[in-house]
Amino acid sequence: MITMDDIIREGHPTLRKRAEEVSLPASNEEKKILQKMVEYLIHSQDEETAEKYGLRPGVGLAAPQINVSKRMIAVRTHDHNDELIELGLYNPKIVSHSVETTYLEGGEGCLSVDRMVEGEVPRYARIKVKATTLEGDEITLRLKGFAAIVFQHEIDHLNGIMFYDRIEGNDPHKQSLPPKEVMKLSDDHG
Ligand SMILES: CC(C)(C)[C@H](NC(=O)Nc1cc(F)cc(F)c1)C(=O)N(CC(=O)NO)CC1CCCC1
Ligand SMILES: [Zn+2]
Repeated sequence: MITMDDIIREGHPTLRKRAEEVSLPASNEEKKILQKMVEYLIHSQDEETAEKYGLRPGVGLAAPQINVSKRMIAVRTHDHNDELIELGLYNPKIVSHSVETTYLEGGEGCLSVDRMVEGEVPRYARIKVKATTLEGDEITLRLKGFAAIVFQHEIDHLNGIMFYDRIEGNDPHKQSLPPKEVMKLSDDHG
């Protein structure tokens, strides 16, 4: 079974790679891994099992988080009608989304991040996702609310994106001058 020891943490290079498409039908090895990812979520959401094995209760898990750089995600949460969504998916793709955005009030966390990171993470309010299920069926999901956020968070992992990359003010490309350098510039102009 997957435990927290199998979940890699920020700083591990695999979390920053673009995961490879899974060529379908999936191999037995890939099926086994995806099944175990779904099982992690089930175990982690069972209080007794989570307690026994020290599992963080997860609502979603992406294969790169267990150091498997393949486009596979597992999700176990409830949709806006409070229906259970428990899925293992190959090659999930957001095929369309709302213009409106939403965010989790208290910000987001991550099974691969052992610290609190403040800030709102903007997500599309509604998304349409196409994927292939563990059982091999192609499906289309229309998601909103928390479930839409979970899917966006997991699909980001397949593209090497961490939730905090999306918190405004953290422009990963903007290099600010170290304070000393900035002081030096103003000295030069006297
Ligand atoms: C990292 C952790 C905090 C365990 C997070 N769980 C979570 O957000 N649970 C939750 C939140 C609610 F708002 C209401 C509720 F009922 C339960 C989670 O599983 N993930 C999965 C993950 O790290 N996948 O890579 C992070 C979530 C942040 C937003 C979506 C997924
Ligand atoms: Zn995560």
